[in-house]
Amino acid sequence: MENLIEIKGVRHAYRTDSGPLPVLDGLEIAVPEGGFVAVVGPSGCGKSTLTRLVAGLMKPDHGEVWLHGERVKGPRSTVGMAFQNPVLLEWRSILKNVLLPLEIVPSKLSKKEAEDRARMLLSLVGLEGFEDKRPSELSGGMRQRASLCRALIHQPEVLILDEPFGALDAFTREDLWQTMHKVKEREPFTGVLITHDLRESIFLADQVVVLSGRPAKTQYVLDIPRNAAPTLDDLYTTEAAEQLNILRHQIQVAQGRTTEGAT
Ligand SMILES: Nc1ncnc2c1ncn2[C@@H]1O[C@H](COP(=O)(O)OP(=O)(O)OP(=O)(O)O)[C@@H](O)[C@H]1O
Repeated sequence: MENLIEIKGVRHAYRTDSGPLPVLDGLEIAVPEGGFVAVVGPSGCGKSTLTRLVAGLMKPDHGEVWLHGERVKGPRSTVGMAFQNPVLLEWRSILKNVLLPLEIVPSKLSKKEAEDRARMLLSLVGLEGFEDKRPSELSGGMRQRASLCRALIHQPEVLILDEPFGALDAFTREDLWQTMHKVKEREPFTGVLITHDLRESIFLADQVVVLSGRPAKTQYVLDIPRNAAPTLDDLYTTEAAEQLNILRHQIQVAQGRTTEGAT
């Protein structure tokens, strides 16, 4: 299978008043077309920096980022992004918020097709009937669903999710995990999910990449065999417990709390 995203030997340091701050140091990540990779690692190790590199919002000092066989040199319209804080525009309806990217990035869709697509996506995530509401009329989880639709409206090849469920309560978060599986089935994309939640990583991704502490390198990669239709019960199996134990241990290694089993 072709790798849609390839991050090869990426190193990067931010220039700060107190000198260079090395953030990434030898990052290697490959995501096949249709794959879904979760990136976990200690706080501040460089996970969001990695998403900015994939989206072409910044260039690495060394190394290469490739998307679909092309080297990333600037922002790409084929990348959709959703963040922890959905930042919806209060003066626009939910439908108009979802349609916003199409006003910025040219699209082949007619106005009617775009609106039909936005309505289809909103219905897919359970927001049918809320198209004309304002963001403040929706709960946090509903706003995050709308933000997901906005990220998907232009049929991105790559969907980057930077802790999108981090601010939600546990039940809403689990609901959204299930919604994500539904969305991926109907609207296939290649995904990169940044998360601090190991259960979330094994429930959503087919590969979990553990980054080391800053400056981050790829420390460990765990493949997650996928069920066709995952349910939350899958998180309570022996297999899931084993996967979580491995990841928990690797995070401890990344945090420097143990060296045992480091790769
Ligand atoms: N534009 C910038 N200029 C200088 N330093 C920055 C910049 N952006 C991020 N940093 C620093 O780089 C490091 C990595 O930041 P980044 O946001 O990529 O980490 P993260 O792993 O996503 O963090 P967290 O887990 O806390 O969300 C942090 O120490 C951060 O303070």
